[in-house]
Amino acid sequence: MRKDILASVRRLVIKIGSGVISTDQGLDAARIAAICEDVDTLLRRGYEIILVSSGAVAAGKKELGIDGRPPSIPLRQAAAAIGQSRLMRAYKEQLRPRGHLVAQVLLTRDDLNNRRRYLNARNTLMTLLEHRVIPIINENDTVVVEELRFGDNDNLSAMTANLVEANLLVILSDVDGLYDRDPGRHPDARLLHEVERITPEIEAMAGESASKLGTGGMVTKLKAAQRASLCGAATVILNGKKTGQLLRLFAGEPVGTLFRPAPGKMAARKHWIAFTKKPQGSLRLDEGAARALTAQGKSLLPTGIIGMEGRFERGDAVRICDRQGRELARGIVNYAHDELARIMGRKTFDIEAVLGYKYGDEIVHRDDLVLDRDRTRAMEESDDHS
Ligand SMILES: Nc1ncnc2c1ncn2[C@@H]1O[C@H](COP(=O)(O)OP(=O)(O)O)[C@@H](O)[C@H]1O
Ligand SMILES: N[C@@H](CCC(=O)OP(=O)(O)O)C(=O)O
Repeated sequence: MRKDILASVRRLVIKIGSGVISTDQGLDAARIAAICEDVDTLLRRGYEIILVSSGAVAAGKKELGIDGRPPSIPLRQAAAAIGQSRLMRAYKEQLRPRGHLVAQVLLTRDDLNNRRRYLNARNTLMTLLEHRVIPIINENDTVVVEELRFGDNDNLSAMTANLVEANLLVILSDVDGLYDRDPGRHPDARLLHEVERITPEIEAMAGESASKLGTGGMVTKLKAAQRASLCGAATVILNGKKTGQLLRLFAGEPVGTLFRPAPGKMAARKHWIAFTKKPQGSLRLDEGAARALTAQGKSLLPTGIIGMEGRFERGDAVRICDRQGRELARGIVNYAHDELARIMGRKTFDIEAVLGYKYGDEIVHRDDLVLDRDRTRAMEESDDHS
């Protein structure tokens, strides 16, 4: 199975954690060199590679006299501003002599929230790949406001895998993979080689980060693997501190933990609605409308809407809930909150009479709707970032 999955990979996203490529003293040039050597080998074999690299904060914080994690957001942003150019230079110094160009791509959650900017980012990445340039992505830490952060690069790497429709997400961390318990605290913890599905039992194994540099620990890596799996990509967590792991993976050796892709791949646009776009409000439905959506695959019409919250605009994402407030789906609304306030509960033929115009009969078209059962339980719990 592992061999079959790897044999079908053409395009992969490699996420590199801060703990892998930095020490307390800043960037670890030797480690970056070792990873770039493997990346070079894979590129020569014809793979397309997108890097998502952390390490800007770790690379810049020493200049500000910071030991451990930056104590405030402005200091973290300042450290990232100093460190990001160093991070890029470190990759360039390794990859340029091997004949590869690199390109810096800094993203915020807001960039991917907006469908036009999302598609624009996608076009840029695709153009870079066509020209055999290696995109190196990081969160734009310097400008991003707290509410609009991806939060961690594990999450960003999963969104990138969806953005470029990669077949594989490799997460390089400072551990050999997912253990049945946090190996930092339990020396007898056992490594899992393959995970078919991320069940609550698997989630219970993941702990937070123990390091001064990492964000999220295994918890965010499992969420990333879950998200990647829904867009048809496998995920492998590998130890990036050990030399040659990427090549050993592609040689079919049982390194790291492999998470299989989900059988029913979600279309990239639906994945974006479900996980990338941030909901701006919520709608509450009566039982008939809830059934029409969840059991009959219908679009949402104004008649079954009994309540709403939030100041959403036409084109924003909303949570769609039942009478009790349980989330049933997410979708893109065709009407703004003030328009919907006037037409909810009414028949579709009333829309034009009330508003004087109409954009369509549907408040949310079924093509713009993702049912919650298609997201997983784990996803529902990961809404800290969505
Ligand atoms: N079940 C587990 N298996 C492996 N690592 C775990 C587990 N639970 C918690 N961890 C911690 O997660 C850390 C990796 O995450 P993190 O420090 O955020 O790294 P990165 O910088 O690569 O994102 C490990 O070093 C380990 O301390
Ligand atoms: N954008 C930040 C990295 C944030 C992050 O997710 O770090 P990590 O858990 O090490 O992948 C930086 O470049 O320092």
